[in-house]
Formats: sequence, structure tokens, C-alpha cells
Amino acid sequence: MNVVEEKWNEIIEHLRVEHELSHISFSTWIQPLKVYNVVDNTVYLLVDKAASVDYIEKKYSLPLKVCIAEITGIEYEVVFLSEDDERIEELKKMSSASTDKRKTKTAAEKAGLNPRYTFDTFIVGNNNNFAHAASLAVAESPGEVYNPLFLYGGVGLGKTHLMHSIAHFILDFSPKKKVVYVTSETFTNELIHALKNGRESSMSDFREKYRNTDVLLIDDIQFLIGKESTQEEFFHTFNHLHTAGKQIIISSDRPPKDIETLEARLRTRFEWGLIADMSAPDYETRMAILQKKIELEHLEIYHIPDDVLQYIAQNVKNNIRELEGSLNKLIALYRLEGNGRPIDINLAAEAMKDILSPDDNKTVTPELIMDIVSDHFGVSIADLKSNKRPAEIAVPRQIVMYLCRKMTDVPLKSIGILLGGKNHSTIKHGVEKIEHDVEENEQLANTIDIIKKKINPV
Ligand SMILES: Nc1ncnc2c1ncn2[C@@H]1O[C@H](COP(=O)(O)OP(=O)(O)OP(=O)(O)O)[C@@H](O)[C@H]1O
Repeated sequence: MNVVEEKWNEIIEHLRVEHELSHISFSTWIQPLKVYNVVDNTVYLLVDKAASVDYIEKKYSLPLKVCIAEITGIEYEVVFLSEDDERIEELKKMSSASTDKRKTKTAAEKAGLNPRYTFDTFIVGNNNNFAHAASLAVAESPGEVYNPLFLYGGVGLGKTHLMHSIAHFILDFSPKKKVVYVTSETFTNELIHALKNGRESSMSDFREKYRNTDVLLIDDIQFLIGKESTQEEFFHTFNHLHTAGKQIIISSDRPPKDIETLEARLRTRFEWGLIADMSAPDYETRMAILQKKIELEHLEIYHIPDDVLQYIAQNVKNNIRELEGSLNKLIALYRLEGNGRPIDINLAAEAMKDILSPDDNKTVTPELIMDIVSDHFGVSIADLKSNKRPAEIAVPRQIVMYLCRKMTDVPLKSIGILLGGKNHSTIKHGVEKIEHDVEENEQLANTIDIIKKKINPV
């Protein structure tokens, strides 16, 4: 599904709020619109009544374009179609071609891979060229060269990106190969689930998934922490795959010898293959990453001056996620200012003020907790602050409440204000709910344990 289709409800809701549409205008003109197709950078919207096309086009084309860009971060043209429009036939053909294309992608989708994380989009610099070369060699000859391949490096330096690139490469050339990518958190939680279930079949399903694979990628192995049963199971999985000549790729924030909670027998095995580190990129690499992002996300339309890009690259040195985040924030600020302010160094400084004044001793603040929880679950800060009720948003929000309570001295009332103005009793309820659930739910306890370690790395 294209991002516009995925976020369509959010886009029209944004339009409703931003343009203060009355209920009647919204339900008459906007709600009935359907995303018919998205081809390159054009969104085709189907209008239910042919007679309305001209009116909707005149009145809503520009506002919709802006809202789509604001919500998706990508600029699209908007074209309105009625059902009898002759372009529909043309689009049908295109859409069946793209469905065919999609079919070939399902292996990568099934393996849970981010389509953006490929070798093509990965910038090679002095900081990562060894890890990159080793990854490419493994991708070209899985199970034959470095086994396991152990990638390590600090937060946001491209370990996940490189692992997904290997998996994409293998699946592109050998779509039939079984590739499993998981974080060690998922591995642990699936094991807990299988063990708790108590049925023989659950455990055999678990083993079938992890042992009957050609390539196993385990991200963030440092979180396979101090849990004997998990390490035991992983040890057998590892031996099984390694003996069968199957490829294992592991990532961590530190080398095997420094993972204190790791059993010695696993540590030794991780050292059997190749260990490659990824360090912080130099200035040229940071500039190249920013330029690549501009190209990939079609941000050229903003004509960001060179000195602004240089300013970002000079100031964000140790985390590529923050480098990308600074660019996103700059553009978001520019849009918010209604084009009133030019994109210049002042605007960049404002966009980056949280990053430029980092807390070196990393005091745990509610903002830090919110950032890490948002990143961990892939839920936006806006959603955490909202009143949305689906569990995939409500649970992370309650985890924020719980962790703010446990890890900071901030009063419940202030936590409520931070979380979009919730009252004291909502926060208290959230904290108590998680306190209760972690006692009963080992998977949740494991997840919270991992988030705590991300907030406060040892
Ligand atoms: N060399 C690179 N070229 C282009 N983009 C990169 C590069 N390295 C990292 N990135 C981008 O930076 C972001 C963070 O990278 P990634 O998630 O792979 O880091 P990580 O090392 O796995 O972080 P964590 O320790 O938090 O798991 C991603 O959006 C990724 O695409």
C-alpha cells in the first residue's frame, strides 16, 4: 500500500482541522473521495459524482496537495477522476502491472524488511566500508564466507540498514531462499509465547521458523539479556544453522567480548566468523547521506542552500538517525512557518536546538522516554499525546506513563501535561495498569526491560 493510501484518513482529518471545514462540507466533498491509484508522484482521487469534479478541483486541489505533503513528507500532484473518466482504463493497466511487481516483493515484505534499507541507498564512507564490504560478500555468498557476520556500532549508525540490505539482496537474487529477520526482543518474546503455551506444537513451530531457514538475521543481540532459557534456545538455533551451513548475521551495540550478560559459549561462537564495526561517519559521509536523502525523498523542491546542509552535517556527528531527523525537522518547521521564513541557518539552528544542546550525561527526562518509546514501537509523538484508543497506541502511551513514574521524579500532573493534557487520574491509571500487567505478562516485562536499557544504557 502506498503511503498516501495508508495515511489517507489522517490526511483528510488534517485537511478538516487545518481548513476548519464544516461537517457538511467535509462529508459532502472530502469523505467520499477514494484514492484510486498512486503512480509516481501523482495521486488519483476518485470523485463519486462526475458533476462535482470541477468544483472539488478548484476548491480543494491545493489544500489537499499541501496536507498530503505535510502528512507523508512527500510532494504529490493531485488529479481528480470521475468514474467515466477515460484515464481510468489506463490506470487499471498500470495498477495490474504494479501488482505484479508487488508480488515479487512479497518475500521481502514477509521477512519484515524496510524497502528503503538497501545497498543502493546506503552511503559508504571510512566509518563503515569494512562492514559494508563484508555485508556485500555475505549477501553474494550466504553461508560460504563469514559465518556468523557480527556487525556492531553505536546507536543510529546503520546496522539495521545494512542487515536489511543483505536480506533484500539475497531475496532479490534467490526469492525462494528463506530469510528471517528479527530483533532479539521478538526472538525472546516468541520463545516466551511458545514456552508458555505449553503445547509441543508451539515449540516445534518456533523451531521450524528459526531452524528451517537459509539466513537468520538477529538485530540488537545485546538485548538477549541474562535470560538463560532464551540464550539456551538461541545457542541450539545457532549450532543447528551453522552446522547446516546456513548464514547467521548478528548486530549489537558493542563487540561480543563486551556483552557482559552473554554466556561464554555464545560469545565464542560469535567470534568464529567476522566481526565488523561501524563508527560515526566523517563530515563528507554525513553530507553524502543528507544529499542522498534529499534525492530519495524528492526534497529538491525546497532548494535547501548548501550552507544549511553543511551546518547540519557539521553539527550532528554521532548518530545518522539524528542527522536525518534534523533535516526532517527543518522542513517541518519551514512548512509550519507558512513559507514566511526562508530556509537558512537560523531556521536550521532552531530545528536542531534539542540535538545541539545534548545532555551528555543523559539525564532521564520524560521527553527522552517519549522519544525512545516512540522509536521503539514506531508510534509518533503526536499519537502518544493524542487520545487515540487502539492498543498499538494506548499501550506505548501507558508505558511512557509508567516509565516516567519509575525513572523520573516528575509529578503525575506534569506527565499528564506532557502527554497532551491528560489528567492526574488517567496517568495514575496508566501507571497502575502497566505495573499490574508486567507481573502477569512476561513478554511485556521483557519489552519494558529492553526499553529501560535503551533509555539508560549500562
Ligand atoms: N551509511 C548510511 N547511508 C544512508 N543512510 C544511513 C546510513 N547509515 C544509517 N543510515 C540511516 O540512519 C537511520 C538509522 O540507521 P539504523 O536504524 O540502521 O541504525 P542502527 O545502527 O541499527 O541503530 P540502533 O542502534 O538504534 O538499532 C536509518 O534511517 C538509516 O537508513
